[in-house]
Amino acid sequence: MNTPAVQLIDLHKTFSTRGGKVRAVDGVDLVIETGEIVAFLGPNGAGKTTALDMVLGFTTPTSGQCLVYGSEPRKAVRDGRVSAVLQTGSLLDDLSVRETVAMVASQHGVHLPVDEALERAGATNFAHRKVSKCSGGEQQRLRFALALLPEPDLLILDEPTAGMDVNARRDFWAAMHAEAERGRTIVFATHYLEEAEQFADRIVVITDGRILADGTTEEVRALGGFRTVSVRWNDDDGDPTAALADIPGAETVQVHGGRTVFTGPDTDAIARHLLTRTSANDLLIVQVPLEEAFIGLTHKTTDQASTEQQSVEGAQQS
Ligand SMILES: Nc1ncnc2c1ncn2[C@@H]1O[C@H](COP(=O)(O)OP(=O)(O)OP(=O)(O)O)[C@@H](O)[C@H]1O
Repeated sequence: MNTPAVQLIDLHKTFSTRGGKVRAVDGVDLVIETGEIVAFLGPNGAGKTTALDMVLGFTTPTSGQCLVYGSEPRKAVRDGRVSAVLQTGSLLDDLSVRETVAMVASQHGVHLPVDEALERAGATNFAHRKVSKCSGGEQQRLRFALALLPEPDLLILDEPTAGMDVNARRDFWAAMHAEAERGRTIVFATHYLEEAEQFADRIVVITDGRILADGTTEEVRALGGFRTVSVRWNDDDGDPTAALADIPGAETVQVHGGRTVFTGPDTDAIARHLLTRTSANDLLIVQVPLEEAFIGLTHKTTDQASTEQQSVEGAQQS
């Protein structure tokens, strides 16, 4: 059997911050086979970038293993087997797009011809433009051209279309489709369910550093989303937040509209506990569609996304 493109084995990454430890990646097991197109879908802070950073060898796992084509990620990067289009990454403002690609190409032993990389990334039209004059979307295409230079087997894309308008987004994915048809393995992180559905063969839903769902786009959609247990809580049972720790299978609690809503991986266990051990009543198990669960993240308008990107870029420049 072929060696998988990516193998994550009980992968953990914990950051120590002033506020305490952050488990950015919290026990991820995942195998990505050659030729797959996989979307990491999840809200802000889910751990997508941290997981991809480990695949690229930018950061090392706290525990567990990350293998790229069966070896440690930095070797795969050195061998030109993996490259990335990241959200950030400095470009030299004074160079033109073509000069940038030519300069980076000169550092690769064997590489795609510069004009071909520009063409495949859809950057030919603005190849003579200075980087400083390029829009956010054009800079992403330049990063895409740079990533294509070593003709990698695996392309990693971290929110590649952030800041692009609808047309730029569509063109970018068309160019990426062509690369997938050449047999490349593609792994991308996105906040957008539509983007994951349209482009990926497989969606890995990540929240809180863990995999919540993993399957083909149809399978993930068929999961229907997440279930919650909603009850009328009786204050005689105390504060529901304090009670959370005693409820098996429950992870979060929220109160709205006079109802108390619990979520967690085992809604049967939550319901059983609430009905037998508390005086909560009027219990409902509610199916929350995947899309709704990601509402506000997956259905942001392009304008909002582009404003966000601009403010990020503004913050970096200041
Ligand atoms: N270098 C770091 N030091 C401390 N905490 C970090 C560091 N990098 C990431 N984190 C934290 O780890 C968690 C996961 O972050 P990560 O950037 O991987 O999420 P993400 O899913 O990529 O989010 P986004 O979609 O916003 O890019 C977050 O809580 C983040 O604040």
